[in-house]
Amino acid sequence: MLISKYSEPEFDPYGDARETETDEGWRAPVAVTPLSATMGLPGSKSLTNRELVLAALADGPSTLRAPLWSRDSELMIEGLRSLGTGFERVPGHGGFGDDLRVTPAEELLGSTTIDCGLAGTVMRFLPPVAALALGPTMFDGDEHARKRPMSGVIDGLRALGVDLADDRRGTLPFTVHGTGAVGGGALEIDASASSQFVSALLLSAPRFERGLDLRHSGERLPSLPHIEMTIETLRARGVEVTSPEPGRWTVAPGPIRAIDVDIEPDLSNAAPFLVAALVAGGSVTITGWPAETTQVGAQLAQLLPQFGARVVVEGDRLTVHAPERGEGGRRGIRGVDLDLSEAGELAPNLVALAALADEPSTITGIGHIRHHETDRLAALTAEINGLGGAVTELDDGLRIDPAPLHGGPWRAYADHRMATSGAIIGLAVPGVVVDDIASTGKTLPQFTALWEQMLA
Ligand SMILES: O=C(O)C1=C[C@@H](OP(=O)(O)O)[C@@H](O)[C@H](O)C1
Ligand SMILES: C=C(OP(=O)(O)O)C(=O)O
Repeated sequence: MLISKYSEPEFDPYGDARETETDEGWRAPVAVTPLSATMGLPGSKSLTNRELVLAALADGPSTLRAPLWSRDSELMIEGLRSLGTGFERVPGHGGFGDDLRVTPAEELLGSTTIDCGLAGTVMRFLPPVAALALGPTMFDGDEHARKRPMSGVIDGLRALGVDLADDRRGTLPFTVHGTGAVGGGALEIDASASSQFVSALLLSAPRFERGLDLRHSGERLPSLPHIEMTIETLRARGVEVTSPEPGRWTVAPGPIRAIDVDIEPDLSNAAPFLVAALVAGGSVTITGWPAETTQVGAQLAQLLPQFGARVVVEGDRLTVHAPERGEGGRRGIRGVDLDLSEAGELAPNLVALAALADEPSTITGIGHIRHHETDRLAALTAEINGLGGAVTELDDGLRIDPAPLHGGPWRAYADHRMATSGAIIGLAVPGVVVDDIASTGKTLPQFTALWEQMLA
């Protein structure tokens, strides 16, 4: 378990979870009354880790206001710090920790090792930065991180002339032998395994001598909103980015402007709380909901009504109201037929919800989530069926049939979204015990405290 040296003594990404975890695991609390909760959430992982990279490559110091403080963002900070970036915590106003002042290195320097943990954003976004640094940078991560695909970044950098040594061919660990400069230019990669391959190359591209003209060659491209987020964060810092046709992006070479940015709350981490309203009954309100955003979690406002919820947005508050309860205490959760190719990150929590529905569901377009923190299709099938469920694995998704569930162990596979999915089922099913609730520290160290707050 990593607590990085950057952590202030009072900051422990696993603190809340440790307090409620026993030897057997974390006993998921059952909801005994309908919910009536209003809550704020910490910053977005995807926005924080993009802004950290851009701030480190910018033409002057920038401040991130209300950034996420979690294992993934700490790993990003440590990685960039080891390449020479300066960081200073400054008092924040967001309620979930300090703001962060980022001072770019005068010259990025390699001769270091970067621990990627299990963070896709760190293992994909930092190798192009390391290529811009002078000296070798070794990348490694958790055991499962070594299974996550890296080919788009590794092959892409190689095709751009970067010297890279990957003994295991296409996965961590590997070493980027940076020379302090990348030529850039035209490049084709297959990003069907992860949109992060595209985002990684685009984020560093303004610093390539000729910028980048990137094409995706594979059949599918998952998680398109995350690429849109990358483009928007680049444009906000004055970088010229175009997408002349689907699957092609150009980035002009030039400075990345230093700007202070507000990090939005993490809308994907809103999912377990909003889903809880449908499971427990009542309503859950999330505050600070942005009017406009590139975060894929915003799609919850359209997705949850398909399960029967009523969603109301008033100013910056989004409220999910549970459906009317059916006969015999049935929750009234409807079955769905969803293509979640754009929003694979939301799939585990929505599958947990579907497992509590009155009708069958099919969720497809998510073959790529086999390459997330764990093989999420296999993990969800094993854990829900272990509690008596009836989930069938499809090539690129899951079919979920209604079945009465019983308590029992729920394995998280070190995956934060598997852990929160176990918590969702545990709201309705007594005796669900999550083995590694501390894995929520990847993006939401306050998960158990906020869950208790929601139930209080
Ligand atoms: O760029 C990002 O911040 C992310 C992109 C997506 O990755 P994939 O395209 O690999 O699904 C998403 O699932 C992940 O949680 C975060
Ligand atoms: C896939 C995810 O994370 P990562 O950024 O590690 O890819 C996720 O958070 O659901």
